[in-house]
Amino acid sequence: MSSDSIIELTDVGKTYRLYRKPSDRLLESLPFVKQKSDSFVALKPLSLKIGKGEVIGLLGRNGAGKSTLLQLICGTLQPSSGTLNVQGRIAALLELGSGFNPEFTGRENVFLNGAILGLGRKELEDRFEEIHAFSEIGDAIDQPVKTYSSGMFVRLAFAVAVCVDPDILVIDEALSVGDGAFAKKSFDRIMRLKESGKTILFCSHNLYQVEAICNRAIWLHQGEVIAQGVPADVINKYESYLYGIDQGDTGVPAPEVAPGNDRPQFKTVQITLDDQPATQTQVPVGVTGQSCLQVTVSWKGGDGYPSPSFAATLHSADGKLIASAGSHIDQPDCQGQSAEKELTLTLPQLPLLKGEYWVEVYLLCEQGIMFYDQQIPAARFKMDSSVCALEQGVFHIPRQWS
Ligand SMILES: Nc1ncnc2c1ncn2[C@@H]1O[C@H](COP(=O)(O)OP(=O)(O)OP(=O)(O)O)[C@@H](O)[C@H]1O
Repeated sequence: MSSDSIIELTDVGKTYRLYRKPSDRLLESLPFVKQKSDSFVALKPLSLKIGKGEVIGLLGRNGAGKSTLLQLICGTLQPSSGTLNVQGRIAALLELGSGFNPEFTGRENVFLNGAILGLGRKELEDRFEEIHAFSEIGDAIDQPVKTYSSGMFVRLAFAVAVCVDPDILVIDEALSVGDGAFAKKSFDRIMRLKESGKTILFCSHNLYQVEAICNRAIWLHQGEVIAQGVPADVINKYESYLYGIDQGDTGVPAPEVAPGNDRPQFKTVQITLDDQPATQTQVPVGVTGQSCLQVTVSWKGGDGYPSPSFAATLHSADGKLIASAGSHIDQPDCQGQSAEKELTLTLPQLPLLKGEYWVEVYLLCEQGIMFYDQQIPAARFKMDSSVCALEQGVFHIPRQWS
């Protein structure tokens, strides 16, 4: 697992066996009996790296494989192929009430769930009041959860998930349940977790929510990633596809990820600010508007492919894309000529105002459409707040007064 990833999937896929009758399952297990099942691919083999602090939104129509992917990451579903590596405490809101025992009271379920998440009794006792208050279910906390309404169920499950200080929070459509006030409170809590650097995976049909919360969106269709990247871009493509369906277009979208195992992949990504290395965990100090940002990438594979293009994007702390540079746009002289499979992008100045920023890097096809590889985020940095301390906004505009 690379040091910047908290979740790493390598060729993870899920195929279900479908039996016409329950007895076929038994029959099939006997030697010399012909296969009695059909297979259904819910998720095609997928490789994905998710960095610490990333907020990922999954998009896709019903049955696209969103829940399957989330369940595989949470470990509630076993993959049929590939390997999966998840680091840290993962709190999940998957199906309604999953992880709750219906016979137990809300209070008992809080302790049961907390223990499953790895919290000790004392830790849970300390957090119980916060969980109870957040859930707003009052005295019902001492009633068996089988008597709860679906709204109460979600509120308690949500309260446990966000109050146990998870490293990774996985939410499957939970925000759409519950009344307006609770949904708003949940949203605020998720934003707080996001600000504190937690990794969040979020699946929703509400595209506005995905754009507001996430800094990467992944569009799944029939178990395959069609597009991923900056939420606004992916949502745009997804909406065009939905619009096409409304207009009678039944075509299946073509995945943007190039097929084949030998597609170009990053070999090294080196980012420096004034020659100080910057990574997701190593944050350079004393970065000012005069600082020089340099990104050098090298890649491997891709023999037989046209020389790939390389792009870097700059994001503010709230995930907004504020600037980008791509070799497919700038067409530098060195593009396509390097036998070394290496490119360096230099930003000689960073006219940014105080705050935290991050850099994402992408390896794309020569037209900048298909994604081959990416690192999100590849580096973080903080602008020195003593410079332009009173100026508001994201970047410094050169100006003249008279
Ligand atoms: N246990 C199962 N056995 C067989 N097929 C299954 C099983 N669970 C899910 N599937 C199928 O896998 C596909 C992906 O399902 P999944 O629940 O991941 O989709 P989704 O994108 O989350 O959809 P939704 O938005 O409706 O929740 C669907 O076609 C579904 O019918």
